[in-house]
Amino acid sequence: MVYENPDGVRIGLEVHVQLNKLNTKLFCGCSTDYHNDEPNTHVCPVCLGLPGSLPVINERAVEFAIRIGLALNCEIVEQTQFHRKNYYYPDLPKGFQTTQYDYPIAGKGKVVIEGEDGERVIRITRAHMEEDPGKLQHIGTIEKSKGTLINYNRSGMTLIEIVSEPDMRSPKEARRYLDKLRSILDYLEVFDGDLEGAMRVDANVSVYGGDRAEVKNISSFKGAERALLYEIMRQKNQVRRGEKIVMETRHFDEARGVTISMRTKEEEHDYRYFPEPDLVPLRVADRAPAILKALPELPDAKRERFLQQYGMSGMHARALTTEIKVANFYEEVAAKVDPKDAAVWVADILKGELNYRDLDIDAFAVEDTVAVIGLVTENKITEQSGVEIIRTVLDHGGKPQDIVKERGLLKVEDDIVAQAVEEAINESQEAVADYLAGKEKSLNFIVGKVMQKTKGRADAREAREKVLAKIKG
Ligand SMILES: Nc1ncnc2c1ncn2[C@@H]1O[C@H](COP(=O)(O)OP(=O)(O)OP(=O)(O)O)[C@@H](O)[C@H]1O
Ligand SMILES: [Mg+2]
Ligand SMILES: [Mg+2]
Repeated sequence: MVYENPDGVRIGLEVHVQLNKLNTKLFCGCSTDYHNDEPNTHVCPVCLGLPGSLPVINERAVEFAIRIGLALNCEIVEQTQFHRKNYYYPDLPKGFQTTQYDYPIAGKGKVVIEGEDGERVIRITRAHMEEDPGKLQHIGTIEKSKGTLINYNRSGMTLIEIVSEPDMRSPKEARRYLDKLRSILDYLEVFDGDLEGAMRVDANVSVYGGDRAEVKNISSFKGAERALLYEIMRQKNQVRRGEKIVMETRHFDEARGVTISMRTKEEEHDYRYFPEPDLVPLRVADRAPAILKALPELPDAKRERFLQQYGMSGMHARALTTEIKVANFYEEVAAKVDPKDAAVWVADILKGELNYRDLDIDAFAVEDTVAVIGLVTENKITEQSGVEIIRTVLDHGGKPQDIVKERGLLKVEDDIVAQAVEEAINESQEAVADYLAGKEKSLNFIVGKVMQKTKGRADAREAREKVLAKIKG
């Protein structure tokens, strides 16, 4: 099935990733650990942009940027250079943002997503480094604010802006792309995506080959998807009314779920870009090979390996490799029990219970997972009891073994023997026929099977009686 894209939707995303795992900001020594602190307590003359202060590049930030570029299959530029992007806005008291322009650290690359009709390549235009501005806090809503507060703790944090080509054809594909980026970035350990403002999206969208509108600064993936849905509908209605779509910058009102025009789109020449005279160009391509060698196994590669190594389904492989934490958890479990059982229990059951409670994988222990799977596969408890144990641990704590005792979940011995008898008879139709035809010895074969299945826990005479009763039944 080919996706037709009837409205000619094109979506290109600019994703700002804040490298909050670095210890210090991009051009100064201020700590990045400001998220729980008072406003304007992590600042210095450099990140406040006071006259006379001079930036010094954070070497680790450059390394992280190269790591991200390589993970997105980008070419790393020979020599990178910072530029000044000039504009006036109170979140940036210097009057310009130190960013990159024609020599971004990472050039063309690609990311593969699960598109509307199968795998789809989304081209990356570039990934560049820049400083985060301060954060404005509007009192009330942005259009009707009585006043605005500014917090410069964020100012000067390292951002990587990842720009895609307009290769996505629906809000769903945009969402998949964002999820994929998040997954890759988590694998790289360059940021903590759960911290506020760790990933912010500017969503560009056009229909029927018209001009694009850009919805700026969306703080959640869900928000991006909703903003795009709204924006596509708005643009289609506008075209239907015979109006032209103008290139403009819009704001997404999360509460109302609508986009609002802010200004017509500024153009490149408005910014008066020029090379940052306070920072020398950096040779970076030389550093790429060593960083490439040290890259971790990334989601696509891990998914492929899970498929091969553990013989699981494609769906399980995807579910188990999206989050690096889940992948590691799975492999620890799979080392101790049958990997196929582990895939079913972790991907289908445990993840379902965790999602339902909005918890992540840290909320459950590897050893408890191993214990539950063991109890079920050794036929000591039913699958339903296994699920019940997981739910109990998540909701009230405790250990699987104790819960089994407290709730009397162990299958009664009788049930186990009865089940073994049933199975043994089903698997030995020939022996049953022989016995009924008068070959008494065939009974031993069936009873032997029962003993084998119950690992000797059944009483042989009792087993014999049960088999007989069933056959003659
Ligand atoms: N016709 C189009 N429809 C949808 N998206 C488009 C279209 N043309 C370009 N885009 C997307 O718009 C984005 C442009 O981002 P880029 O950072 O290059 O420039 P910008 O938005 O002008 O600059 P700024 O960083 O100041 O916002 C890219 O993601 C690109 O794919
Ligand atoms: Mg941009
Ligand atoms: Mg933009």
